[in-house]
Amino acid sequence: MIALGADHGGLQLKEAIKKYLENENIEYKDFGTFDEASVDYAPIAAKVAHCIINGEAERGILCCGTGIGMSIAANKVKGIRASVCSDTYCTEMTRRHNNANILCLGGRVIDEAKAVELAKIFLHAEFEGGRHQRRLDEIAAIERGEL
Ligand SMILES: O=C(CO)[C@H](O)[C@H](O)[C@H](O)COP(=O)(O)O
Repeated sequence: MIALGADHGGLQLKEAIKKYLENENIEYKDFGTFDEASVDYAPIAAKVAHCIINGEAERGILCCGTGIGMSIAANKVKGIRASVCSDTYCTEMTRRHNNANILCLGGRVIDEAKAVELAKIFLHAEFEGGRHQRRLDEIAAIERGEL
């Protein structure tokens, strides 16, 4: 299952990604927002992040104006690796090397077609493990206050 969330700045990207997921019969849960009214991104990022950490969702996609606010908020949740991406290379690498569990996109940065293209890559690329797992273990050590 894929957890989705957006503020008003990312609403249109979220809706485009939802259509893609529906066409592909990929299950998702939409944590809002559902209209263009201004809304704060942090509570939505928290809901998506917790949905992943509690095992309900495998991965998440968060959209705001730039993707940055969503990523800062989501990365406050222990175990979340949220990456802001706007190109195909970084999106693939953040799965293969960082095992990112949330992709953050900016509705004022990329268009809907690019968002769907990046979502597709994010959902299909796999973590390579090996030396990258050691680096993720070090990030987890930072979370535990050991580094
Ligand atoms: O947090 C952000 C920027 O890093 C997001 O892009 C928000 O969507 C943006 O700040 C919202 O801005 P607005 O002027 O309140 O529409």
